[in-house]
Amino acid sequence: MAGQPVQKQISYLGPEASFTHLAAAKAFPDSNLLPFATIPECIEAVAEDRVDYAVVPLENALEGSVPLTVDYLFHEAQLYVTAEVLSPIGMHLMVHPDNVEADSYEAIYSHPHALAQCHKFLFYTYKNTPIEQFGSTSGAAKMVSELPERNIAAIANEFAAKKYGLSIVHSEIHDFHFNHTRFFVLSKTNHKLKNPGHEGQIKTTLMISPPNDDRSGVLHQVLSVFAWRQLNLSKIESRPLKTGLGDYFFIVDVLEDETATMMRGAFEELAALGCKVKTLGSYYTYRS
Ligand SMILES: O=C(O)C(=O)C[C@]1(C(=O)O)C=C[C@@H](O)C=C1
Repeated sequence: MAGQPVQKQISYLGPEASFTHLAAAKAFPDSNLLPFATIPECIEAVAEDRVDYAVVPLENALEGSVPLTVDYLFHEAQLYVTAEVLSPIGMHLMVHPDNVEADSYEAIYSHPHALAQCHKFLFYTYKNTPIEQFGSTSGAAKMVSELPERNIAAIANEFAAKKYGLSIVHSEIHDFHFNHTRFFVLSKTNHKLKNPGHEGQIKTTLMISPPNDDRSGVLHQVLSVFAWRQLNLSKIESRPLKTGLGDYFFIVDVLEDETATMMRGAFEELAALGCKVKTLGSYYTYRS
């Protein structure tokens, strides 16, 4: 309609009430949120201009990186991080109301990351129950709601319990209290999403491939590039380059804007060392 602002389209790992959906709703309260079945499909949707932004999980405080997201961003896509959303994560075991009295289940379903975050609980409380991986926590909850005749359970968040009419039988079952997940808001263009009043610390994510000449001390040299410029790193992690055993790239989060003079100097020095650098851009954090 003439004069109406065009609503942004946002892809997220669905169905509704996944943790990624909650993160997307936090960053885009007034946009059109579109569920996709997998993380690569969310990323492809933004790469192919079918949506404006994709919201994808990147890293969990208990389980570490989500390899699918990291590897897809390095190997497959040329996208930028425009914001990150940091969300507290609470895991609950839920069943169909018909099965609320059962004290054992045919199987427990959830996303692999969610299952891993509840490993101790599952080991001690449901040792003999089959544990089955599912595409997302909310997908598992939805399936449980659709199959009351099967005595199965899901691990998901309380919004999923409400959305799919399930009863929570064990709450807060993640193994460690401090459970948070970082989500990236991806776009095809390199810009920062404005987050008025909550901008806080700027961060830049880089993916660095060292020269492949097996030179000794190369990681030390890479780290020195940042150290002597007093560029603070909040994360460094290696992932396989997929070119051979022992070949890695490094994901580095730097607490500085990529346009800062010191950062530009760092890029030049990394190039002089023979490193390839892929920048994912600079961004601020939303907290939910
Ligand atoms: O399954 C979901 O609800 C998701 O949004 C995925 C995901 C993940 O990939 O880590 C997101 C946050 C939680 O850490 C568990 C699962």
